[in-house]
Amino acid sequence: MHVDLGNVLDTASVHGLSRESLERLDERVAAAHDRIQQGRADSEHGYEALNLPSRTDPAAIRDAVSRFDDPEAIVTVGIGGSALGAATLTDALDSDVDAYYLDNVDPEAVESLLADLDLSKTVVNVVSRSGTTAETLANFLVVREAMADAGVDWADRTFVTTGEEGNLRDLAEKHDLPSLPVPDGVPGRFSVLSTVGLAAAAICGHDIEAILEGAAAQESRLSDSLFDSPAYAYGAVSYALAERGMSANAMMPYAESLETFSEWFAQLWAESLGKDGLGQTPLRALGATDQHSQLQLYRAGPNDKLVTLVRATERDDVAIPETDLDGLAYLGGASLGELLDAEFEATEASLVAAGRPNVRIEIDRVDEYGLGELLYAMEAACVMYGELASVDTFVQPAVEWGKRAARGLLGGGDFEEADAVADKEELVVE
Ligand SMILES: O=P(O)(O)OC[C@H]1O[C@H](O)[C@H](O)[C@@H](O)[C@@H]1O
Repeated sequence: MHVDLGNVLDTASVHGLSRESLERLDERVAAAHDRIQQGRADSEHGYEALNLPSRTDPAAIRDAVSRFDDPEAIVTVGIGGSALGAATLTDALDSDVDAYYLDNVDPEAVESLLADLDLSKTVVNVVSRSGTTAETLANFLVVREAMADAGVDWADRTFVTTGEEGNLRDLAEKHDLPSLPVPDGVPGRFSVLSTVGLAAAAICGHDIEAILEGAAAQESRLSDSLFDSPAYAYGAVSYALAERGMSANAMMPYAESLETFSEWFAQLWAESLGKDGLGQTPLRALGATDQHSQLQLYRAGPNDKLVTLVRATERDDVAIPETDLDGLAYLGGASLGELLDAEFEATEASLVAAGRPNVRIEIDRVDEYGLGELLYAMEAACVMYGELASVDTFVQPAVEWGKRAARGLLGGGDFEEADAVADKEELVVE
């Protein structure tokens, strides 16, 4: 994996960085790296996530899910960091097992998924670090009842990943469900390389060892200079550009298989860095599709966005058939992959021509190893950004506020946040 910073330099973008400013930034990266290493050595909350490549035991995960032989489908019931990491992996990789995610409580969507599945051949993977998240527990109760109604022994087909305490742990113990613990000190959005993200991938038959190897390769590249670490290069430059007005970051992979990766990235970036009035708003885009929609804004709207273009340099390809149609002959003999690459490079150039900063991230392939590299690097980038911005990267008090308010509204406790909902001002236009 590598990161190309050429188009964030002041020679390519209006608010870009000079080589001298990059050198100055690098001095701050060295200090931040020391802090990160200290946090990792002390297993401090959050920093511990960067130790996962060596801490996670893939054999234990395989062992825990081995009782589910030959499922047709897996439904992961979780939300936020308890769903997006697993979804990023299983959506990116091919498998004979269909992977679905119940990460919302939209009744129509839940009903429609349950109606389509053969529940007797489905594994249910319930994931919640806290074991108390209302959406996850509610969805699980619905799924459990649907299984019972279909005559399926739900306890035989359910797998749980949760903390040592909480409603879900109690349930797992009561029904003797197979379970895995969530790792200590690792917030949900940083947990893809643990039991939380890897159990679903293992059930789908993916090579979880290779995911961890890819992550370990990026871990070994963390160093006191951004010029030696793709992860730190990306994190530090994103921070520096945010300081120069790039308040948004459009994550734009040129691979359909990485579409969910952008969602995962959005949670990581938003929940970790959106604090104290600071942060960089993640936008989700997909190349080449969004070249024909959002790119207009990125190139000609406010100059407040970093565009991050991600691609794999190797992939399967499809030849474009020859044609004698007027004006289309140039396509014949080329391939869809060549066209996608041309679009990728054209987008970079078009952004530079308008003075807009962009970063290129390349992995070799969208496979287990490449995903491990990419996910770990983005996590380390986020931690570096958080250090440089001096925010508390590993907490999410703003999200917790809404959780408490919703719980209070449902009668799940006395939460003052719920009172604020009743105070809503109305100005209705009909
Ligand atoms: O894993 P859980 O405890 O169910 O939490 C699921 C999600 O809940 C909240 O929304 C947090 O802000 C997320 O970071 C977390 O991933």
